[in-house]
Amino acid sequence: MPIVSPSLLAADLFKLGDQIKLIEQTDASYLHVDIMDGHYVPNINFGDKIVGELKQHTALTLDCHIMVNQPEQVIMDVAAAGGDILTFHPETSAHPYRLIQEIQRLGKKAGIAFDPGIALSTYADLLPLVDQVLVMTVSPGFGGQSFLPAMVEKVAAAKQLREDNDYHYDIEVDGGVNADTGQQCVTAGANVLVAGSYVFKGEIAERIESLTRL
Ligand SMILES: O=C(CO)[C@@H](O)[C@H](O)COP(=O)(O)O
Ligand SMILES: [Co+2]
Repeated sequence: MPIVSPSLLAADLFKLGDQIKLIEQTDASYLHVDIMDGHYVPNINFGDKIVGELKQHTALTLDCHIMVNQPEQVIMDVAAAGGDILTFHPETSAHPYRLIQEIQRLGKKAGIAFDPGIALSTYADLLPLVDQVLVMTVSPGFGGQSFLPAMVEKVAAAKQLREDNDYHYDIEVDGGVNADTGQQCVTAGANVLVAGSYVFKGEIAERIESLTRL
């Protein structure tokens, strides 16, 4: 069963507590928290404060997607606040190798995210280390965009590389994921599905179930 990670970017912030309670009654086990700085991506939202609040109120795994330039301090703050998985875009860090090691030294899972325009081979030397590879299926920055079908091949390539080299990462997809596009990603090898608009702009439990049964 794929892991479903509902993206809070699409949640109704005035009903966040109730929406999280609904998610807790489903088979979704992650919550996806997008952290954006208005520089690496044009949008600004969320930070370590919301991660700390979430940690106090839910046992769901906090799957933090860090879209900020020079992410070292933000990542340390989000980890201290209770983030469980810290995924960043390697091009934002001067020393991504060291950053992965530092995240893991804290007992957290480290992930790297691939923008649609960046090949897996660009960060080939990071792949043996990481716990999660996030294949962006839209350009990062906004929810509600259309899935990029060309990224399905990248998911398949990430799976192949993992098999050929005995790597251990999960393969997560993020952007425009619904039951149809999610099926394509699972077939190609993804085992973590991030979904924002699809989950929150419909009946939450039903939408999640349609993804967990893929
Ligand atoms: O990281 C991002 C966007 O940059 C995502 O996590 C979005 O929040 C996904 O939203 P949908 O495409 O599922 O609406
Ligand atoms: Co995200």
